[in-house]
Amino acid sequence: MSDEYGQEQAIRKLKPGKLVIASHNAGKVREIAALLGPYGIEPISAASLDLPEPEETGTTFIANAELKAMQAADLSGLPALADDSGLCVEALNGDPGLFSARWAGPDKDFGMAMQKVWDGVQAKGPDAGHGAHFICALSLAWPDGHVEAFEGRVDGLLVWPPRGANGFGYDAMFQPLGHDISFGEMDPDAKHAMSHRADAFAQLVKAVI
Ligand SMILES: O=c1nc[nH]c2c1ncn2[C@H]1C[C@H](O)[C@@H](COP(=O)(O)OP(=O)(O)OP(=O)(O)O)O1
Ligand SMILES: [Mg+2]
Repeated sequence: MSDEYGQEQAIRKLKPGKLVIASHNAGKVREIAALLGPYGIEPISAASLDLPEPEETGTTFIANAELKAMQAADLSGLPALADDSGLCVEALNGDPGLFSARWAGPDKDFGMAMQKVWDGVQAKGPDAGHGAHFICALSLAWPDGHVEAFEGRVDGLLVWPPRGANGFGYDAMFQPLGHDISFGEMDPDAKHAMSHRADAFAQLVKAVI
């Protein structure tokens, strides 16, 4: 069956043109716009369209990415890409995980959230490891409800105190494996070459671009 884009449903491709970035996080919007740069796709932020920020009621990263993408596609009438991501700390049984944004509170205070993560690991005692990973689920939704999802991951270690002012969220306390600087100290291009978001994005490009 062909859709309005003239593509088969199962391999529907994203055509050059407008794509809503269904995120209210400026750091993510910046990274996704950079990743889309080479593909002739014009990113439009959810904020610029005044789209509401939906409640993230899903119990997985993919479920939350899908609900954000589907709402934005439905309301805008354009394809929409959403990202649901988080920091999973081994010593904290995967927390803050799905709740990574919520740990920063209504003021989005990631200094406080990073302190809470570090205090939580310290409370586990001197033998607690510092292993952690970021997960990024990307969901691409069309106005007719067609949706696809991709999940990426990057492994690393927590570092303390936080280092570097690049990036956003928990970047300053996360050092990817095989590197001796944090995401907060890294050039954006270097982060884009190895991050959980880059991993998910590479899968998306392979499938739909
Ligand atoms: O590369 C990253 N570097 C550092 N921190 C990160 C990263 N990726 C996700 N994170 C943390 C912070 C973010 O706030 C939370 C995701 O929560 P999440 O609900 O997916 O995003 P959000 O509420 O900030 O924006 P929105 O839902 O509008 O896309 O995980
Ligand atoms: Mg969110």
